[in-house]
Amino acid sequence: MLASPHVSNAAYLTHFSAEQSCLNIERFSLAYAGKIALRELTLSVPRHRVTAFIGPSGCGKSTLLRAINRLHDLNENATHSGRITIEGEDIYADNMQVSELRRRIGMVFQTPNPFPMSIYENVAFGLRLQKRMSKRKRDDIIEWALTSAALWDEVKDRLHKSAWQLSGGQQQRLVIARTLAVQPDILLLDEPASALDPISTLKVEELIRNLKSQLTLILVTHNMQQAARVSDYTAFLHGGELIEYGPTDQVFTNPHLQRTEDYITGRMT
Ligand SMILES: Nc1ncnc2c1ncn2[C@@H]1O[C@H](COP(=O)(O)OP(=O)(O)OP(=O)(O)O)[C@@H](O)[C@H]1O
Repeated sequence: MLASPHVSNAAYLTHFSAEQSCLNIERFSLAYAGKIALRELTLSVPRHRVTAFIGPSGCGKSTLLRAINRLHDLNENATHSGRITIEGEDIYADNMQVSELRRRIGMVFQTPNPFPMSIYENVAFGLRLQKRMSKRKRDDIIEWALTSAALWDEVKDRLHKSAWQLSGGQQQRLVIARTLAVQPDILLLDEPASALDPISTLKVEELIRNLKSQLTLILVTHNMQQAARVSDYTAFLHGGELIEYGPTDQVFTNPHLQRTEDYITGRMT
């Protein structure tokens, strides 16, 4: 059953209580070389749900996803204000370790990017960075991660073969397994299926729906049908602002605002 959201003062901006949400974005703004890309975004992301960020090209979806993972840290031109918290902890606080943050918040990109090593070593990669672990335990986690990513049956007999021998769709599921192995709380997916064929896309979508029992997912997609198929909540961004945020069914079938309807129905690109 979906969490029943509180409705904020604006009926078209769903708000979740602290107990329901694991990630809170509070009046967050980001500019590149002084040019605003995100403006005063306030948004709470519910735990164990799939939340889709949709909106026209350049509206700031990827910028927001990258901000949640602190991927702008090395970009001197990117400046921000406001707060993003995970389970109440400010992700930009001085005492936040970025490597630990990225373990807790995993990210998967548009193009599958397995490392040039075996299937096994790809999934073991993050585990090897952690404290000493027996081979038995590591093997168990690798099997669990590959099973969770719906890939185990396809690769269990060739774990020590190069990851680059896998198809694009399998590579993307491998990257998801690699991310899951370090047991993140949140998984950020930036157009994870846009480089895949239709069958691989459906597998990744099914995987996303299944994974929410284990963690919280945020999906950036240009594909309206995909957002409608896999997400529980949808946030519509435009011009760096959050325009409408609510249960996916409602945003897609009965949006509050004309701008949302125009985008959903393809009248705005
Ligand atoms: N590294 C960067 N340096 C300068 N400007 C950037 C940078 N990255 C993005 N921008 C600008 O910030 C704005 C938001 O871009 P962003 O990539 O977040 O949008 P998006 O909604 O993800 O777009 P798309 O759907 O096309 O991927 C755009 O105007 C873009 O040109």
